[in-house]
Amino acid sequence: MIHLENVCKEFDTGFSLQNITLKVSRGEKILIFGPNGAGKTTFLKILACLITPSSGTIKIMGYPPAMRTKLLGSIGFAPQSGHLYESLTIKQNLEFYGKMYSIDQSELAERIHELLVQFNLSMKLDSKVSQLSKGMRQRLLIIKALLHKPQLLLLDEPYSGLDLESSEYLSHFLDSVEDKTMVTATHDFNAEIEKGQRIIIFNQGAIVFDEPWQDNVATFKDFYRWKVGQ
Ligand SMILES: Nc1ncnc2c1ncn2[C@@H]1O[C@H](COP(=O)(O)OP(=O)(O)OP(=O)(O)O)[C@@H](O)[C@H]1O
Repeated sequence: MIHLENVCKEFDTGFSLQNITLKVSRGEKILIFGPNGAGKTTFLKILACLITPSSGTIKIMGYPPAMRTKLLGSIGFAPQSGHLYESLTIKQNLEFYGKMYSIDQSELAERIHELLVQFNLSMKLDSKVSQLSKGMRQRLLIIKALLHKPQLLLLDEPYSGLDLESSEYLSHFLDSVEDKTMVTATHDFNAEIEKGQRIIIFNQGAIVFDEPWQDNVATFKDFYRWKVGQ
C-alpha cells in the first residue's frame, strides 16, 4: 500500500525529515508518536501527496506522488486544522468536497447525512464553519476525510479538542473500521495503544522506533520518554 525509501524533506527553517524508509501493508493501522516539531505532520502530508519530498522514492498504492490525481480519490486526510471554508455551512463544505471527489449527487446527500448522524453533527448542517466549536470542526475534518470512502486514511491528532463522549465515539469508530489502512499521529498515550499495534516514533525528523508494541501497554509512555529523551 505504501512504500517509502530514503525519503527526506528539508525546509528552509533548518528542519529536515531524514531518510524515512518504511512499508505499510493494506489494512494496517499505525500510530505515530513524537514530540512537537518531530516531523509527524510533514510525514502525513507527504503520504497525502500535499508535500513533495526533497529526495527519496515513494509509491502509494503503486503510484508515485506525481500521479496524485490518480491517488487523491483513495486518500482521506484529516489535518489538525484548516482545509475548511469558514464562510460556508457544513452542508456546503461537504457538498463542495463531494463534487470534487465526483461523488454522485444522491449518493453524496445520503453519505453526508449518514456521516453527520454518526458524528453527531446533524443539527449543525446549516451552520457556518466559522460558528463551530473546535471539537465540532475536528469532527467535520474527519467526516470530510471519510466522505469519499478512501482506502488510506491519514489522521493528524484526531482526538485534539474532542470531549470525552466524542473522543470515545471516534475511538470506537476507528476501531471498527476494517477496510482501510490508517495512519494516525497522536499525543494521546492512554486511549489508543493496543498490544501488537504497530507504533512509529519520530524524533527530530527521524524514525527512532517502528515495531508492533508487544509489551505491557502501561509501559509505553516510559519507553517513549526514553526514546525521545523527554
Ligand atoms: N512549510 C514549512 N516550512 C518550513 N518549515 C516547516 C514547514 N512545515 C513544517 N515545518 C517545520 O518542520 C518541523 C516539523 O513540523 P511538523 O509539523 O511536521 O511537526 P509535528 O511532529 O507534526 O509537530 P506537532 O506535534 O507540534 O504537531 C517544525 O520545525 C516546523 O517548524
